[in-house]
Amino acid sequence: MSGRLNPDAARLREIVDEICAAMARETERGKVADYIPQLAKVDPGRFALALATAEGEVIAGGDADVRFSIQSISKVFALAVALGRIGDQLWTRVGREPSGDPFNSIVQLEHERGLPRNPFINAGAIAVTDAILSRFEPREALGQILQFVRYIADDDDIAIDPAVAKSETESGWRNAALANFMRDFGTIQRHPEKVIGTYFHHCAIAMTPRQLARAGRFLAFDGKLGPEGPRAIAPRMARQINALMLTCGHYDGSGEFAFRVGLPGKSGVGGGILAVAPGQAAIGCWSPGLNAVGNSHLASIALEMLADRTGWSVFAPK
Ligand SMILES: NC(=O)CC[C@H](N)C(=O)O
Repeated sequence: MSGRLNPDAARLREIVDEICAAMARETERGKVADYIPQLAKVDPGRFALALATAEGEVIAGGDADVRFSIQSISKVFALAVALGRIGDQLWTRVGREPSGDPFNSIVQLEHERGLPRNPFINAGAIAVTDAILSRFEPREALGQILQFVRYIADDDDIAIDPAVAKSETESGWRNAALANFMRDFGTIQRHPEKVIGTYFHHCAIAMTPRQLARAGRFLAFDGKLGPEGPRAIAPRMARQINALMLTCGHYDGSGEFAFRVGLPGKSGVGGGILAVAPGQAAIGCWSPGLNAVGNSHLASIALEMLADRTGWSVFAPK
């Protein structure tokens, strides 16, 4: 499809309704994450799609006002906060290459002497969290991340779900292993327990797909909250984050997502995906059932349909 379809708001409304109706009919919905017990309780029948457009509107369908656990999508917000506070020095602790491995893999870390491949796998996000903790105590660091998310979504009604944070604290042994491993190599400098405690809490941020779409605007509009909106981060930083989302945002499914959808995206095991159509819209999509590599099964299909029907792609001419 051409990149010049330029759908207006009425056409976007039709597209969102069509996708929501198609997803409601799907019987194969993937498998809800159960390694964090609190996430296993979520209804796999949920689906939502929300677009925060250049005109400042949100066009949404399905369960767009139901809160869900953003999990790894918080890695994007933690990275933005870390880059803002620490700048390019952050890259001494974490790389920028796709991993080709599962999100919680430990093998690569040993080969590469404790330096995680990128900020969007667990080890990388734990290293980013430790970097933020070099400037702030855990409570303050979480306050910084939450304040940033509330600002970019322009909504103070976004919070950490304490039950999800507790559930992961009681079951996150593999993340504890990653943190201990990196502490041994010196990639992280604070006590591993403190670092993963902070990491689990930012993963437990709960928000609605509508709020998520609004929170993604700073990536769709070159660091601003809309084409003429207030600035959240420098343009260069927004472009760098988008590049990492395209190459690393879906773990070992990143190549497939770039091939099928053609937009930067970041998934989480809560079933959410934040996708970015530069200059056009930020997209929040949610369905809790996951595919084999831990990305939302239906949200991936829905985003492929959206890209097909809108012509949105970072590879298409504007
Ligand atoms: N892929 C994810 O969303 C993983 C996040 C989750 N908190 C974990 O560390 O396992």
